[in-house]
Order: sequence, then structure tokens, then C-alpha cells
Amino acid sequence: MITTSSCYNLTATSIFFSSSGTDEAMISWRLFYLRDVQILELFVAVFAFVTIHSLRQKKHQGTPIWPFLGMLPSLVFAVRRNLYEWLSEVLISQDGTFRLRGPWFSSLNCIVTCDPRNVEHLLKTRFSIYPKGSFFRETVRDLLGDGIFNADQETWQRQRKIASVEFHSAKFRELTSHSLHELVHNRLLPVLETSEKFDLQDVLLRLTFDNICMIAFGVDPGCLGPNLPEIPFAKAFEDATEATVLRFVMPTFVWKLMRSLNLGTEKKLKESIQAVDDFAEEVIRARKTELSLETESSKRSDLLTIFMGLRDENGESFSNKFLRDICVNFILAGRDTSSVALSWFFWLVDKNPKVEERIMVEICKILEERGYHGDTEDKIEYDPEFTPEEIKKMDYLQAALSETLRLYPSVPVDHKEVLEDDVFPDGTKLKKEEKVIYVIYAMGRMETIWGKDCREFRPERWLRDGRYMSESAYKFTAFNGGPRLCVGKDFAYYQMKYVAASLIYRYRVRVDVKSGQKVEPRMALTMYMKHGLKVDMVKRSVYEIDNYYSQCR
Ligand code: HEM
Repeated sequence: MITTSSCYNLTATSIFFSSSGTDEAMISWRLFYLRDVQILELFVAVFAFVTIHSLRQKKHQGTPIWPFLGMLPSLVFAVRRNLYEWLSEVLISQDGTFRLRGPWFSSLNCIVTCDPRNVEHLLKTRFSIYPKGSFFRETVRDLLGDGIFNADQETWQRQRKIASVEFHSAKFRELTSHSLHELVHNRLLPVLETSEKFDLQDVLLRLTFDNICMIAFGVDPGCLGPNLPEIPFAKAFEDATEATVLRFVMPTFVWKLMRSLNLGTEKKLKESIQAVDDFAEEVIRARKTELSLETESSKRSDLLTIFMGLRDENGESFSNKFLRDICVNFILAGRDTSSVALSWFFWLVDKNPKVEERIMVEICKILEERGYHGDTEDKIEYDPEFTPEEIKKMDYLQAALSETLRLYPSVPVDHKEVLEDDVFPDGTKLKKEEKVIYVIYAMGRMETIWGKDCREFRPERWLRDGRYMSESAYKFTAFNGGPRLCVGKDFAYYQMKYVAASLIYRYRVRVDVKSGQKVEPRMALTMYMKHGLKVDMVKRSVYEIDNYYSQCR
């Protein structure tokens, strides 16, 4: 093989020391060849320079920046490996903030941060200039319309106010605790009784989907049931969400073109949104009829019925479209977040048997306060139905769930768009309309916030004198912070604690290691386990439970 340099040498020597020197055609051909080689050499030199320059950027920017492509090569590599870990590595090497540069044709350019000072700045201090922004709203509008998740300013404020009042009302608490009780005892536990091995994440996703539909629409789609059926509405909702998320990784003009031509994922999105709309339309129509008849349903306290009873600023009832948007947004917000967190929780607990023991002892202590333990014939103690007061007392369990969310936040990254030029507390300058991503996943892995053991699963860090102590929302941002703090936070803790306590008390949940399953996050807006979580449910014996009781005395 002739190398570039040997090729050049050979040609140059032949030209300057050519014996004939008269064959012009030959000379011009050789000169042409020389020019070619020089271009090639120049190209190699430029390539070497660009490569060295790009790689040197790593020191200043955390990762190489290539001409035209920006950080795309590193990003592609990171997506194949683990994007959240990559973001964390770059952020930590850059003291908490860096500028992500995407290819020229993409909309990936943005500021990425995990510095709690910056997060507090954008979520609270200068909240008004950091809305979700037009890019996000436009991308998700077909599915979410003007619902709370996708709204800014007055449209958001109005829904937020009503939802906050509603979520704190006694009637709503009654609905949430009643619906969850029904789902756990009449559906979840019977399903678990029938099989020992299954994908726990799938079962939990079904449970929370049914639960949030009961809260938002006041209807139970029945995803969690014998043989785990496929429910068209749930399937349509999932397809619509997936196709919407795909828009974020495509250049905007591409998905818009596909939408106008009704092609590929956009065709699927259109069809699945239609199915969601049909379902919503049917529920809204039936509820209106019910309410007009003033039957028992007027005692309902789901979000749809509440919003139907309200009037807008002009004294008019809300349109069916707006009612649909409200419900769809709440379903999106509350459907997967708790189940995904619970899946990571069971995986972590399996790896940390001491934590499992402490949870068991705590539950036994609380149950013992009922005052009837000792009679082994009494079934209630081996098959308890927890009261909301008992759930509230489970401080250690709450700490273990918070620790899970610190390490595996259900929403691993979130974003904003800035309305005017601004400067972050760490000195980063932002230009009007620039996008900002805050990486909640990386925040949980910062030594500066959590100390040297930040990567360890240690629920004790949340306890003071045995009581659960919450952390600042700008350090523990799993539920967001400031005016847009998660509306469902209290309910989510209640739901997760109820399900976790009900399962752990009855079963040792063991991750199936024999199947060789890989547990890793999926790259999506919610941190699902990519391959689910296959588990063996090992029923605790009466003897084992009694042993825990003896430990807590
Ligand atoms: C572990 C469970 C949960 C986690 C980690 C979580 C986390 C979050 C986060 C990070 C946000 C901010 C999203 C954004 O603005 O981009 C949010 C907003 C929201 N969440 Fe949750 N959530 C959970 C459960 C729930 C549940 C069960 C519900 C409903 C019952 C709910 C309702 C909402 C709503 C309505 C918003 C929008 C608030 C607003 O924009 O004003 N969440 N949640």
C-alpha cells in the first residue's frame, strides 16, 4: 500500500528530476496529480487540526465540539450507553453548568445545569421569565392542548389554582385513599397471588394508570386485572405519548412535514390522539348527562366533575375540549411517575437487605399500636389494610422512597426557555429564547450537595431523630420546585407508601437474577426501566412476620 507521503515524494522526485522533461502532457498530468496530493495533504492537516482542537475543547467544555456536528458524536455515544450518566460526568467536570452544542440543523443548543443556585433562580427567583416556552408547547400541543402541563401564564395559573385547592380538599383525599385501597386489595394483591414471576414494573404501571384515570375522569379503565389485559385507551395513550416524545429528537420541520403528509410516527400519533379524544368525549358526554339528572354522580369528586361545576372568567362553562385537556394532562402527570419510582425502589431494596428489615420493623411497630397483636389466629395482622394515619407514620419508608427518587428521579431532566437576557447565579450568561435543561438525575449525584457517599442508597440521610425531614426543593428537585412544584406530591408519597408497605409486608420481592436481565434506564422523559423488572414474589411466612414483631418490641 502506498502512503500519502510516499506517493507525494515519488511524484515530486519524478517531476524535478525527470530525464526527458519534454513530455508536456506527462508533466501537466503529474502537476495535476501533485495538486491533488497537496489538497489531500491540506485536508489531512485541517482534519488533524480540527480533531486536536475539538478534543482540546473537552477540557473547557467537558466534551469535544466538532465543526457542524457540535457535541452530536458524544451525544450519540452517550444515548447508546447512558445519557444521564454522561450528562452527570460532564456537569461535574464543569462545576455544574455547560453549554450543549448540537449540530447546526438541530434544536439541541442549550444551557445544561445541575447547580442548585441556578435551579432555584429559574424555578423560583426569576420564575416569570422561565416559562416552558413556545418550543415545548408547540411540540406537545397536539396531545396536551392547553392543559396544566403545557400551559404558561394565565391559562396555567387558573388550572393550577383550582387543582391545588382540589388536591387539598377532604373530599379529594377521600377519593384518592378509597380508590387506592380498592385497587391494591381487590386487584393488585389478587393478581400477585396468581403468579410468582412477572414484570413488576408493568403491573405497577397498570395500577397507577387505573388510579389516575379514577382521579381525573372518575372511571376505571381496568388495566390491572387477571391476565393483564390490553386496554385500547391505555394503549392509545401510551402510543400518543411515545410518538410525541419522538418529536423532541427530530428537527421541527421534519415532524411538521410528516404531520402534514400524515406519514410514519405522525400518522400513528394522529390515530392514537383520535382514540384518546374519543374516549374523553364519551366520558364527558356521559358525565354531563349524569350531572343533569342530579343522581348520585353529583357526589363525585374526580377532577372532571369538579371542573365541570366551575365557570371561566366570563361565567361560561368550560368547553369539552378544555375539559379533555385538563384530564389528559393529569393522566400524563400522574400515570407513570409513581410506578417507575416504585420499580427502582424495589430494585434498590432487594440490593439493600438492611433497608428492607428496617421497613418491616417500622410497619410492625405501627401495626402493633393497633393493640391486638399476640393472637396469631387474628388474620388482620398478616393481611392488614393500612389506614391513612398509619401510612403517614411510616417515616423510614418515606425516607427510603425519597432516597430512591434522589438517585432515580422519575423525571430525570426538565427544561425551561428564557424570555429575556439573563445571568445565572454561577455567572453563566443566557440569551433571550435560549433553552435551559436542569438535570435532576445529576443533582442527586453531586458530592457538593449530598457528600462523599452521594452514590450510596442510604435512607438514613433523610432522618433526624428518627423522623423524616424533607430537603430544599432546589437540592432535591424530583418534584420540581417553586410555583410549579408537583401538585400531586403528597398523593404520590401516599400512593407509593401504601403500595410499598402492602407488598413488602406480605412478600420478599426478589429481583430475578437467573434470567440475566439487565436493569438500566430507558432514554425517555420518564425514567422507566428499559427492560422492566422481572421479580420473584416470595410470600412471607407467619413465622417470619412474627420474628419482625419480636424485633420491634
Ligand atoms: C413519584 C411521583 C411523582 C414525581 C416524581 C413527580 C414529579 C413532577 C415534576 C418533576 C413535575 C414538573 C414537571 C414540569 O413542569 O416539567 C411535576 C408536575 C406535576 N405533577 Fe407530578 N410527580 C409525581 C406524581 C404525580 C401525581 C401522582 C400527580 C397527579 C395525581 C402529579 C401531578 C402533577 C401535575 C398536575 C404537575 C404540573 C404542575 C404544574 O405545572 O403546575 N404528579 N411532577
